[in-house]
Amino acid sequence: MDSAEGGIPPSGLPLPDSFLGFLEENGVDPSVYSANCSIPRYIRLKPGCEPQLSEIEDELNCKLVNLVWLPGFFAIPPHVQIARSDAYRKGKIYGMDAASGAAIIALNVLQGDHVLDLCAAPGAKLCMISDLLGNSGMITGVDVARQRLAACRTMLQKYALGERCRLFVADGTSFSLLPVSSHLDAKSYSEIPDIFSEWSSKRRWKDRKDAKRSMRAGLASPNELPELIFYGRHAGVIGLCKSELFQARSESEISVSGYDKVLVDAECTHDGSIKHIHKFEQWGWDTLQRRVLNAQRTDNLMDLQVTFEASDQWIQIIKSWWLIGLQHLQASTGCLTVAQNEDVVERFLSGNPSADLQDVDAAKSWPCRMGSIPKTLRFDPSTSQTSGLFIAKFTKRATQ
Ligand SMILES: C[S@@+](CC[C@H](N)C(=O)[O-])C[C@H]1O[C@@H](n2cnc3c(N)ncnc32)[C@H](O)[C@@H]1O
Repeated sequence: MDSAEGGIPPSGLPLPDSFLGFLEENGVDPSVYSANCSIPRYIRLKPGCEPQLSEIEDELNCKLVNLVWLPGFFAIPPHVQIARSDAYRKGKIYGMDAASGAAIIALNVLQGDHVLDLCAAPGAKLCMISDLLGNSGMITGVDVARQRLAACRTMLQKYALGERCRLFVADGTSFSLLPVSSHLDAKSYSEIPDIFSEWSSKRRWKDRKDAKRSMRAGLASPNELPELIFYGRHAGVIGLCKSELFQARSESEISVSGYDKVLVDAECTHDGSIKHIHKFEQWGWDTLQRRVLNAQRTDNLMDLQVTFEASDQWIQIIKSWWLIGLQHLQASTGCLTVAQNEDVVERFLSGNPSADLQDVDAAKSWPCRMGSIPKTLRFDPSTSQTSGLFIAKFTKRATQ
């Protein structure tokens, strides 16, 4: 383990000077890093599993403390591991931070909505949206990283939530496919080439070859056609031919058949996650320097440039919403810096005069505060007892 060369914030956790400097430059109070030990782990109960609560408590050997401000969420002690439990393996509980759950409630998903999740993997929020939609509406998940999106597909299947979902490996900055609906009988299309029949993990030879080629790339590029890696029976895909699914749409079509809600859970430095930052105690502070503070850092998984470039990605992704979303967009990041949050919001609003920020009504009872721009929300770990999160909800003003 490397020793930190820097100051000691109230947590007693030594943080390197470089990180303290980064926090100061970005207007983040280092005392937020003092909350780690007391921040609980959160789980969400799969709707319908409420009667099994005490059975799950027995298995995890701890009390599930109901979060009064967030229905369906429970706090458990931070040391409790859920991954090997039966309840987790059988899809009765999800590990999900309460602030992330709040971000989905803020989206205000309504029955029948067509929702687009532009940074979907690994998929905790997408699963929650699917649970909220139930047997109505549709959800389209997009992510630039193929392997992460494949993990999201596995998660959807584990929790039996894929029926109304499509997953595309694509760059969210250029994704422009609209929701589709077909009400066709899967069976009658199973023998017809080039028409989507029921999704199967068994691929035709040509599709396998194409997939192999894309696997090598790992990340989608903005100029590539989106790659459909999963669709459920009621996701509107069955019975369509490829050209229909990937068809470009006119502006007038978009204005009536765009997505009702769009979520952008943008890539960022993850400095809002106290647990994440504390891991660098073991990994070494020089790793933090390389992976969080260095603007040129590349994620070992995705080779994706983040830090300040992340803000540019985010703003490009919000612009996609402007093209294909109907009215509501909600953006969130798991970082606390002004550069990656309020500054991006300001840049977007100044370039799009008919965009407005919207109040999140449910937030009145949440343990969060307003960001430096009115109507934006910040979950500070030390006061909310959650991972750090920033939320901004935009709406398009109707044109006269
Ligand atoms: C914070 S994670 C999303 C977490 C996810 N919403 C969940 O609840 O599990 C950010 C995701 O954005 C994806 N991403 C980054 N840049 C992207 C882009 N240009 N287009 C689409 N996805 C992108 C990353 O691959 C990563 O999976």
